[in-house]
Amino acid sequence: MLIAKAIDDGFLAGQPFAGFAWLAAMAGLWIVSAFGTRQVYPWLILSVEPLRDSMVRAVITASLHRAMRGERDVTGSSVSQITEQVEAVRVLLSTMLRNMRQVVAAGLAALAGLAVLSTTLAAIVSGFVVLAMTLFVVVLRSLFLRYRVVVLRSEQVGNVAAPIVSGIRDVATQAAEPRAAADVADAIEEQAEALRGFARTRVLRLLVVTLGVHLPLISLLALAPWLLSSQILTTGALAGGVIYIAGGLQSAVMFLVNAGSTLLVSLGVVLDRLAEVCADEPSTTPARSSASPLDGYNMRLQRVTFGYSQHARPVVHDLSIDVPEGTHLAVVGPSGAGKSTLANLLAGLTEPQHGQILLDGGELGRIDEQQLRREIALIPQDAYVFAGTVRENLTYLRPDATAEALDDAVAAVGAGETLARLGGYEATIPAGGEGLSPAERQLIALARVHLCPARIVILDEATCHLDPAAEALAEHGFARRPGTMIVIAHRISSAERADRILLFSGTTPEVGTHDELLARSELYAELVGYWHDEHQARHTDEVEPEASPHP
Ligand SMILES: Nc1ncnc2c1ncn2[C@@H]1O[C@H](COP(=O)(O)OP(=O)(O)OP(=O)(O)O)[C@@H](O)[C@H]1O
Repeated sequence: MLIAKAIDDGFLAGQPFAGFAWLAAMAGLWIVSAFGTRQVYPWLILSVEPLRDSMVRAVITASLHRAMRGERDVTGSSVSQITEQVEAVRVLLSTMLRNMRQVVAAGLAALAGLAVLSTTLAAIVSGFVVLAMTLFVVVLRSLFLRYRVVVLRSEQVGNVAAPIVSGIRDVATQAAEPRAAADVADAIEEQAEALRGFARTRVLRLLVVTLGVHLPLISLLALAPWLLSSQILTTGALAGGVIYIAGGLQSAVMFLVNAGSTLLVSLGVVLDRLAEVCADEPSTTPARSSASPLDGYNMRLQRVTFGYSQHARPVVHDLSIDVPEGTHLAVVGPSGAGKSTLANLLAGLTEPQHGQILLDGGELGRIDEQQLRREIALIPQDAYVFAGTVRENLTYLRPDATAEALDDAVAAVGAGETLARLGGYEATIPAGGEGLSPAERQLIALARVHLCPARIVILDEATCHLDPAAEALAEHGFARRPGTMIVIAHRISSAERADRILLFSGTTPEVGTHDELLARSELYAELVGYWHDEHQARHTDEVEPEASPHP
């Protein structure tokens, strides 16, 4: 409008100073607009950054809850991909907020300016814009669906590739690279197909631009001789109209269409995906009671049944067993029998579907969560070592441990050499325990739990990376520690060291000493026979057989 004024009332009217004055007014408005834009940044930081932090927190919390429930699709790679998507949301949102206001304002100003120049012109152009926006909404919906498939397929690529990367040695020793590569290639091809589908649909955005910008502009130019001759528009108004359409309106429509088909669609899909991931099933567990000290640590399983879904065959079926305080119990059974599942149930990480697990006469599920974690410690096969000093790692569960208690715990599990190699208690362990062997990680985790106040310790193949002598040393260290020890046995020697053995095959559990079970259980004799055969076979390597054979 200011340009039209500059031309009509200024330069064409022979008043160049008035023309320049209108142009100066326009420059003034730009300066005001630049100042407004500057004010937007602090506001952006204040709104977008906390949003990102809360989304990352929500994703990690929901993933941890799902992992604790034993859901299999929660892998490190899937969680990291989803947190990357949060990062994408942050970038997308700030880009949208930064540009949206400016461009939408420019578009609306263009339409308002056109209306001031000529209502007929504004009505025609608005008609085209409305048609273009209607088409755009339809295109957006289809883009959203296609991009959702792209995101799911890329998560799938990560899920397929991650186990291959972590098991790369196994892949290499079996010369299975072509097979592993084919698995990833299939996932990548599916992702590529999804991307092609998305790209095909994105082409439709050109139609929207043509309808919203090019057609009004062409119409205006084609009708220009008639509009001027019939004095519907002046020359200045025509120039202003062209500038409004080719400038403000075009940039607004192009931004909406381009940003919408990328930023808006990504934002919608990513938020939708985050909502799915963060949708945590409401807990069916009754509220845990407040912490009250336990008098004793006798455990009792009463007709416990658990399966990974309501319809799947239960992994633990109608299991009843007493584990009195101070017991050293070994759990043995064929691979896949459900020993780790049982360990999770005993640690209160998983709730039984039927039956009860009692600790000190009260239901495990009703004990305050924090208290439960203090009373029962479980060390899984894959020990977790976090970034920090060795001391911080060891005293994590007992920050007030004395120097003497710390030394005792390290000596008890045989972690002295590892401690020396790492450079003592103040040595730093990098994130993810990089540079530590699996056995060293296990020793750190064992010493940490040995030091902690828990009265019930569950070792779920927690010594599987140690050699038999180191394993025996660690288990003896735990046996001397007051309290109950439950060992999911990795080697037959672990079972032989226990007071009692639970032979666990899901449906027909039996309890006894090594000799008792050997005498009365065919399955146990078979397992022991298998372990001994294995032992003979590996004798030359001086490696003991493992206690989870595939029968
Ligand atoms: N998160 C899960 N979702 C579904 N099924 C599972 C899950 N975890 C384990 N299972 C299944 O439950 C059964 C018991 O598994 P579990 O790991 O408890 O056995 P295990 O005796 O510890 O085996 P292993 O000795 O090989 O470690 C197996 O059939 C396994 O496939």
